[in-house]
Amino acid sequence: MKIVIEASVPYLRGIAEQFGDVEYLQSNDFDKEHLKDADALIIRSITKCNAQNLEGTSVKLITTATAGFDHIDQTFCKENGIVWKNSPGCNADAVAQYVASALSLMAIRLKTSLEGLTIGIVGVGHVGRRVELIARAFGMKVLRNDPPREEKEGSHGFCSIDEIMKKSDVVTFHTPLNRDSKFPTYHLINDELLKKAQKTPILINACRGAVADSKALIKAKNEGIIKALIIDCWEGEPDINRQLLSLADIATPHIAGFSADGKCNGAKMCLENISKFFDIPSEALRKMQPEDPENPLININQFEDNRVYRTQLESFNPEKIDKILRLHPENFETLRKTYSYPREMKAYTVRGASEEEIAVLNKLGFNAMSY
Ligand SMILES: NC(=O)c1ccc[n+]([C@@H]2O[C@H](COP(=O)([O-])OP(=O)(O)OC[C@H]3O[C@@H](n4cnc5c(N)ncnc54)[C@H](O)[C@@H]3O)[C@@H](O)[C@H]2O)c1
Ligand SMILES: O=C(O)[C@H](O)[C@H](O)COP(=O)(O)O
Repeated sequence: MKIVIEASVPYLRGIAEQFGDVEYLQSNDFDKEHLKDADALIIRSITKCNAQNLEGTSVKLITTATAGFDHIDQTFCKENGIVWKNSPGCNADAVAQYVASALSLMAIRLKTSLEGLTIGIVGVGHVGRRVELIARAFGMKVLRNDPPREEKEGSHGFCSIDEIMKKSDVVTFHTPLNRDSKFPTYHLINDELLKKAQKTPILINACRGAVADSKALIKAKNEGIIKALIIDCWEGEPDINRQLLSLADIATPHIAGFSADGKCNGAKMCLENISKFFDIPSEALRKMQPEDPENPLININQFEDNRVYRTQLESFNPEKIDKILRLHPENFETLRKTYSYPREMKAYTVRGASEEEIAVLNKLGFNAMSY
């Protein structure tokens, strides 16, 4: 059994070899020649899988270490009996951490509190649900828009995207990218939608670049319809729009899901899929664990003000990678490949917190205590 693995998917070396013969390839090398005798592929979002590289190969299973799956040609796979699997929820907590840190940073910069602000969440799946939890931890009011869920579950707890635009101080998008579903998301964020914003919101795109029309974002920011732009996902990655980059208040190279925990989960889910599909024992997976953080203790008393926000930023602060991306946007993909994955909040113990702070920090996922 031959498994071809995208070389930059971490946590697999030494483990995947217990499941079959393994070849590691760069995404660009996933071509017909290299895949002709492969049985299973472990891929990333930058590894396109379609007729161009799959036709005539022996690939039976494609498993991607990502939540998104818009890089897989689902029609081709269906027509050719190739099974594909994504890794639902693998990095949902990582994206929630990204949103929590980005909002903490904006709260400090804008000298405001998040408490009492309204956040509109568009797409309330694995990620959106986690974002809701962190927003509620900060004392924010939550509006939720998810037409596919509303259709199945009824309208209770959901609202229209227009209501979100009208009432929200923060609007954050967590939908898949698709063009031909019943509720398509390609350019969901467009001129028409942005014009409906009434509270000059902060807008976050950490789902897929093409969910937003870059030109519309640029226009809305220039016209002051949007207060701040937090952009992790860009149209046309890795060749991103430089004007949008300069207008973004927080700009990151598609790393919102890149926690060590999320990467490890994604890799594990891929091997679990291979294990189930080819009926291979999976004990080896127990060894896959993210590394402990360098310093797992955070003393909140080191901070004079904004103690909860600054604690959140200790777990992950987007400012560092933001600065590097602005200096070298041409290195977009290299920055992603060489990124050092932070641990999520659950890997940190916070000491010296007040009762009120403990309540918020524990809801954010930290292990907080007073001593
Ligand atoms: N930036 C990153 O690193 C990163 C990390 C993880 C996921 N993502 C992206 O975020 C997306 C969502 O991830 P997830 O794990 O929550 O997926 P998910 O499938 O669990 O949830 C997506 C939700 O969006 C809803 N939805 C679909 N179309 C919609 C529409 N037109 N309007 C509103 N809601 C709609 C779905 O009903 C679903 O509830 C992924 O598909 C991926 O593209 C990005
Ligand atoms: O869809 C996802 O899970 C995310 O966008 C993910 O973080 C992409 O990561 P990559 O495949 O580029 O490593």
